[in-house]
Amino acid sequence: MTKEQVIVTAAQMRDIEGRIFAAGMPVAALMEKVARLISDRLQAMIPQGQRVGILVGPGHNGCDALVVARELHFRGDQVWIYQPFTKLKELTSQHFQYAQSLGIPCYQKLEELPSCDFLIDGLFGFGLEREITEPIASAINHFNEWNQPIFSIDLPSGLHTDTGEILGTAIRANHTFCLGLWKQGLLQDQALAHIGKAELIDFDIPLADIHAVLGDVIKVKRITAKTALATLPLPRPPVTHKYKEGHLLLICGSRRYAGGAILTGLGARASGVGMLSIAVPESIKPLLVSHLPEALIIGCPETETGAIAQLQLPDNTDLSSFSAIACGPGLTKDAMPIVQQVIASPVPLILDADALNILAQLGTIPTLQQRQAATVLTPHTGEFHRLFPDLPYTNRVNAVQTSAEQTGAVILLKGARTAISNPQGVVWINSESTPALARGGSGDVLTGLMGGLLAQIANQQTTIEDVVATAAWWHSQAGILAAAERTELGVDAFTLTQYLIKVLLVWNQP
Ligand SMILES: NC(=O)C1=CN([C@@H]2O[C@H](COP(=O)(O)OP(=O)(O)OC[C@H]3O[C@@H](n4cnc5c(N)ncnc54)[C@H](O)[C@@H]3O)[C@@H](O)[C@H]2O)[C@H](O)CC1
Ligand SMILES: [K+]
Repeated sequence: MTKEQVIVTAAQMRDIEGRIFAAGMPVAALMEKVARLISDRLQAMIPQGQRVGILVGPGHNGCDALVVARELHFRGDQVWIYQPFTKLKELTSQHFQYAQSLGIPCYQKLEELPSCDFLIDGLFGFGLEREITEPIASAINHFNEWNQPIFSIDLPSGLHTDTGEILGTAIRANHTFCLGLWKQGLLQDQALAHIGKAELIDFDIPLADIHAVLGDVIKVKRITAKTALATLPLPRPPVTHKYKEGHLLLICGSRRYAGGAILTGLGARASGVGMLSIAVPESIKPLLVSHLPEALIIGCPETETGAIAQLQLPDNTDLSSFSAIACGPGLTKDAMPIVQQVIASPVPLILDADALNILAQLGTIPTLQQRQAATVLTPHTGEFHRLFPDLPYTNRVNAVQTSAEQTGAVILLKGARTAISNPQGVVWINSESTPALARGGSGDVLTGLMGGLLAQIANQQTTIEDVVATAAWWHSQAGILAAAERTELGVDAFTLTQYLIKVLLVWNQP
């Protein structure tokens, strides 16, 4: 476990901090250390001699900002301070007094503020406990309208540390220096528009203190390149054969949605899976053969509407002969019997798209209770609400945890920051992605990719949730790479499939 992986709530951060202080670290010394690290980063990013406005709050977030103000002042920047509060915490008050003694201009009223080139936001950190009210709310809105870049200390002031909710109003930062450990709120979709580029400032929190507060099993963690790459089935053993590298059955497509089946197949192809079988309605079989010549395309009898009516597997094959099944993209809701059939099979199973809508109709929790093997559900927000209509959703991390605990499935809740939970409530968050992936067909690619990985890894020690997290990371990295080369508008789902292997080449370089 690395500190980059850990995600904490405000209460957990406070407990960790409390242990450090109880062990003898003076509060003021830690403050100096943290703020010096922030100053060093700022000095690397802001040219010397700039006009810098520092927004100072009543607590230790404000204290961090005051130390930064002092450091920037001494290196020759033109610093001013906005501090509109009447009551400050003691250490904050001392630093404020010292800043004044240095002749740094300090203002209480918005109207008096001079212009500046950069703003540093130290109004509130993880101590924000209620909605921001006037006059601070108006001040924040005002700063958001300035065109100067804003650097937020710990988190943009106004964001709830755990849920990422906006408490009244919140700073819209261009850059956020998250202190010590990643705060959960910074990895929630609703906060993203306020965070800008986020960076962790490591100030040497001892691992022992992290474990003492969070336990041996870290319950909420970030997916990192290192953990994702470690789960890939690379390198292959020197002696192997195609069936040893997994046999994936995809069940997807309809006359109406043939493209979804192709994209799912291309996602699976990129996974390197040993054998790929794709069950589709008979009428689209030739199309699939032409796009995926290496796959075994199984043409199935179809309904009048062009959905798969019945799975017709080749002789001597039944569902249990596959290493994994992925079912759903492009199926339409007319394929209910097929979904029931795969749910009854003893094979690791991914359900996506229409299979999720069908599962919701069947009744999510009682239906999944029949499952003997592992199940993965990959809903987006709309599908999640249909599957779990009674679950509160303000905190996506809690929502995904509860859904996994209730169903015994691994749940991947799609979003700008996709969250994955296993049935024990351990959550992985994919912390890097791109809005370029918000496009039809992108989810189909993920399902195929994940299915192919699951099939290859099904018999190994790796857990299902590690495979799901790895697929999510790989998929979004392909989006990031494609967007870097082709812009965020250039990442259609087919193009995305072409970038999957490139991700491995980029990350495997020495
Ligand atoms: N994590 C660490 O180990 C370190 C954290 N540091 C910094 O300290 C802040 C947290 O400091 P704290 O004093 O606990 O809280 P805040 O600065 O966020 O502010 C709390 C302050 O504000 C009052 N308050 C709360 N809500 C409101 C509101 N809506 N309106 C007005 N006032 C409000 C509250 O009563 C308190 O007085 C952390 O984020 C880091 O930036 C240090 O760097 C040391 C290491
Ligand atoms: K802040």
